[in-house]
Amino acid sequence: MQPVAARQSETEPTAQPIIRVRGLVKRYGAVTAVDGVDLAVNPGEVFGILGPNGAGKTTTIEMIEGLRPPDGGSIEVAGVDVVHHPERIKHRIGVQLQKTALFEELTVRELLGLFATLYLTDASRSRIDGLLDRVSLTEKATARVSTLSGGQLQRLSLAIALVNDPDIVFLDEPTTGLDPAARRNLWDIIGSLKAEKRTVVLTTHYMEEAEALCDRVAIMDYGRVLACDAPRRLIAQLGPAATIWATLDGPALDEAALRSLPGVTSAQFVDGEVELQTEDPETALTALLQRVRQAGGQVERLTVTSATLEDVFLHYTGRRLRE
Ligand SMILES: Nc1ncnc2c1ncn2[C@@H]1O[C@H](COP(=O)(O)OP(=O)(O)OP(=O)(O)O)[C@@H](O)[C@H]1O
Repeated sequence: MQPVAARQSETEPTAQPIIRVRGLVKRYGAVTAVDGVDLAVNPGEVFGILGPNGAGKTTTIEMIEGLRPPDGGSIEVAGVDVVHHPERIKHRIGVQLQKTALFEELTVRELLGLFATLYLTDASRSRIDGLLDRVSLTEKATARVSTLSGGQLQRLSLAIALVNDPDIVFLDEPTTGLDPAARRNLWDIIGSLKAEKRTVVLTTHYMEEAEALCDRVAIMDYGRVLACDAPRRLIAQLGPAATIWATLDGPALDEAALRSLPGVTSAQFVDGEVELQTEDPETALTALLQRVRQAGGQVERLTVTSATLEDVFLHYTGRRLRE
């Protein structure tokens, strides 16, 4: 399937954007990592940049943060021209880098205090303890950074991103490598940032994370934004698409027979299970049950799942996001 051009009108937010990026370009030698990106982020929204490894998410977010100079385009954050004055935005933003090198021999409280001092912000014990509390690290305040788990390290780097009380928080793949419980924990903290009306920009390659957290997502691939909208609107644009999973008992049906069923757009066997794609789940389901019965078999197990952002990604790129 050919990628479909982004529907530009839907990338336009309603409020005055707090971040406005136009025609952003970044090249590394022969590689164009970011290839003409336009984005607009509303104040107070959680905005996701969703895409596979190498899509250009980190490069894009780091240019918006003023950490990497672009080769072309304009970036405005909270009224500041970040391309020409990256230093002017530092006090307004909090940045959680993808790979933060932390001083492992310091304790958790010492490290937070150090960053607070670097920002010339309030480094009092009560403030640092408040930050520790909000990322659930109070019990680890005196532990050395080197002893923290992956989830605890991610929460500590988030606390560091919040040390200057920023209006805009950038999180680069905040939950990569975390187990489900640690991921949920981080989702809750991100939810609390939104409740405080901070703007959050995050990158992720987890579609369920984008669906759960983000008011709007930009889907990126090969350095371009392919679509940008609220997750449910992107999904709704696909129509009533669904996937039917069935385990059949009895005489085998081949893929061609399944593919010819009314309402079915594609059919395959995956580990002995039938996977049908459909734009019309009701028709496809009825046809499947009839066909199996006619053949003298029966359906043992049946699951119908509606479209997700994964299907949106597949629609725009012809590929699956999952690695
Ligand atoms: N400093 C660099 N020097 C050379 N090439 C780079 C550099 N940083 C990124 N790239 C290349 O630019 C492209 C986009 O990389 P980027 O890290 O922005 O993608 P990403 O979507 O954030 O991926 P990931 O999820 O793996 O971090 C990739 O092809 C990458 O190899």
